[in-house]
Amino acid sequence: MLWADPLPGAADEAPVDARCGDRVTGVSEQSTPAPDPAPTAPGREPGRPLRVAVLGAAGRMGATVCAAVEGAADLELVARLDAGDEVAAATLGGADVAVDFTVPAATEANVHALIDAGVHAVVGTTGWTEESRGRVVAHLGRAAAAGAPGLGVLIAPNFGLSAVLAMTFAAKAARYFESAEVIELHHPDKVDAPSGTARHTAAAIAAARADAGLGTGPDATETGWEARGADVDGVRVHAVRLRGLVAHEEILFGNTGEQLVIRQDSFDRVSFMPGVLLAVREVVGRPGLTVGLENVLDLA
Ligand SMILES: NC(=O)C1=CN([C@@H]2O[C@H](COP(=O)(O)OP(=O)(O)OC[C@H]3O[C@@H](n4cnc5c(N)ncnc54)[C@H](OP(=O)(O)O)[C@@H]3O)[C@@H](O)[C@H]2O)C=CC1
Ligand SMILES: O=C(O)C1=N[C@H](C(=O)O)C[C@H](O)C1
Repeated sequence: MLWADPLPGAADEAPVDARCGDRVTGVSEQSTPAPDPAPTAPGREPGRPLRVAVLGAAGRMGATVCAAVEGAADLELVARLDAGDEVAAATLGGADVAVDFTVPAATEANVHALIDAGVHAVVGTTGWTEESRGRVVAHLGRAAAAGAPGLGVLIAPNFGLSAVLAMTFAAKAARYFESAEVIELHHPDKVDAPSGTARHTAAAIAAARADAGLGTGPDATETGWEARGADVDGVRVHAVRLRGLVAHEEILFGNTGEQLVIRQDSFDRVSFMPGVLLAVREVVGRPGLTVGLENVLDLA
């Protein structure tokens, strides 16, 4: 399995993310060989590029994904959709896979529309719950029963390798410490808190602690609960919003006399692109719902 696409080498003029003015680097492969094409996509002739549509294409992530797809020799960008555009076979440009980086209020409806259109989905947008994921599983089941087998939906709260590894390490460490708290730090234009990554991290910590017979960590707080962060399955999560940041997470574990800190930093949205492209190539061979890139990376 290929993690990152080969680095560009020949990309003198990197594309610009129109929304934030950042240079988009490390996502082109114009001068390098293409990775093997993904093996299966319903109706796809062998050897042709995977056709990709991007939902939220004018946004910070969507624009970066468009540049990454355009720079990948085995992928073809066939549609850029944004707010106000209908998501349907007629607007998706014959896409095999659609990538959704929109807003929590829109993402579930987008995924149902993609299933109806027979298009695989890779989703980075936050806001998913057990209930909304359950509705997607049920819809995929109905689509398969109606003769559209093999459709895949991959939802990942974070496509950055450092974040996926940090979440994996945190889940492994969780059972060995009395206390665990999560701090997520983001750019101030983010609309949701706590981050999807922090929720996923805290839920995994809580599950590992429960498996080990541990309850919530010690906490003598009697007043000022609002200063103790959000409660995600009994794990406290703190959200910082600061100009200059992109996406960062710190997971703190404590025992008497010792501390473990796991920290990851995405300094640039380019850090999410290898994971997004990997998901695009993998989802066509993964029917059903997959939650978390750790499953594709065999880290689960
Ligand atoms: N999984 C991961 O690795 C990552 C996930 N994210 C998540 O991705 C999401 C997007 O983040 P970001 O790019 O920073 O946000 P932006 O606000 O920059 O982009 C969202 C885009 O989606 C558009 N949009 C809104 N509604 C719809 C709709 N119904 N259909 C299509 N497009 C729509 C918005 O348009 P308008 O502005 O006009 O409303 C905007 O252009 C967030 O949930 C964020 O948390 C972000 C980074 C990494
Ligand atoms: O909004 C963002 O920027 C990010 N959102 C995702 C989240 O909420 O976890 C992923 C990453 O943290 C960046």
